[in-house]
Amino acid sequence: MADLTEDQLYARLQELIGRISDLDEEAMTTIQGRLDSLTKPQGSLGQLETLAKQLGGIQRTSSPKILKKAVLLMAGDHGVVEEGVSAFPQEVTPQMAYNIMSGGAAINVLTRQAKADVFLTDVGIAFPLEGDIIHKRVANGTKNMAKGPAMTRQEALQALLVGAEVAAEKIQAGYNLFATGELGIGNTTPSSAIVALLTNSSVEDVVGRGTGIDDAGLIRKRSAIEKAIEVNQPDATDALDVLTKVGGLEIAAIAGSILQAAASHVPFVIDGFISTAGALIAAKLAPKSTAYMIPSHGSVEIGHCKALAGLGLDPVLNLNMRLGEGTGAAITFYIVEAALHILEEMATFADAGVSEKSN
Ligand SMILES: Cc1cc2ncn([C@H]3O[C@H](COP(=O)(O)O)[C@@H](O)[C@H]3O)c2cc1C
Ligand SMILES: O=C(O)c1cccnc1
Repeated sequence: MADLTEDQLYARLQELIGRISDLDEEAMTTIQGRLDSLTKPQGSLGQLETLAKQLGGIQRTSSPKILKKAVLLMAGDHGVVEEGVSAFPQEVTPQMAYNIMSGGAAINVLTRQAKADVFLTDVGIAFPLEGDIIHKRVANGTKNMAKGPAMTRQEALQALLVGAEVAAEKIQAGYNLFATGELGIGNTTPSSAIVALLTNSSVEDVVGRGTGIDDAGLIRKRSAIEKAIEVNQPDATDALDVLTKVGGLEIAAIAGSILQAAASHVPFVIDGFISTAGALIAAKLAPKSTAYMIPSHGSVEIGHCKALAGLGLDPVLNLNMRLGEGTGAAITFYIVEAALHILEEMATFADAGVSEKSN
């Protein structure tokens, strides 16, 4: 991919977007009929019913199945950390990457429990790592967006296509339910910029404390984002421009992986704040891709509700989480599977001899 020109990369992205179709209405109508015949008041299983229908619409069948599940965890570093926007130093990105490789991070625990896999991809950690990590490095992290564009348009396109490539490889290997995941010290800062621009919100309304910065840090973080917007003048109507100027490599890869999954009729559970910023990029590039997104939890990070609202997603869990890595999405795998068990295993009124609603 490194040998492709910007125009060729852009053409690949457009070709991918062109392959995303609407959900299968017929499958969803059949599933609605089945849900309404089950021994419960109509609609009483709420979002479980919505999910069952969505999965059928995505897989284009009235009996959707989950075969293998994975968190596609994208990692990258951020030049904007030099503005003092995170409570932790940049070396935590590679340190946590090694922790994930050896199975000790929160996401490892939660995916083991959910019987899912984690695939960690280096999209642009500040320096190369060794070990069980998918090597797809686009750059040694982004540049400081408070001083100029975070990356070039070429790099943004490459990172989008890295995400698409990883998703395509895993779909080929039989995975048919994904969750987003991310790692990158400083990445709530570009995410806040993306959410502010793409949801037309004020910077103040979407900037939170990330890993736990203090009041002075919060002021620095807001100011870095305001400077980045002032210096780069991103065009809020052009998601690729926003991504290039104030985004992140792992955020781009998240967006690209969602686009590939949507083109292949595979659903994607969306994790917390950073992941939702990536999903917003995907949604702006390809509005049809939102139908393939499954919300997970509401993050404590204050901008998350604006980001979710921008996608029209309603979170299914509220656990006061604010970690990222894909942790909230991995827990949501249970809910997705629960929805399919309901659809498959519940008795109908007729089967069970239960009287239907009388008026
Ligand atoms: C030990 C540790 C593990 C993490 N796992 C995810 N994050 C999360 O926090 C970071 C974003 O927050 P900020 O923008 O404030 O730096 C990202 O790495 C994100 O994945 C972590 C952060 C830390 C410190
Ligand atoms: O909501 C998230 O994903 C999040 C919030 C703070 C820090 N890292 C991740």
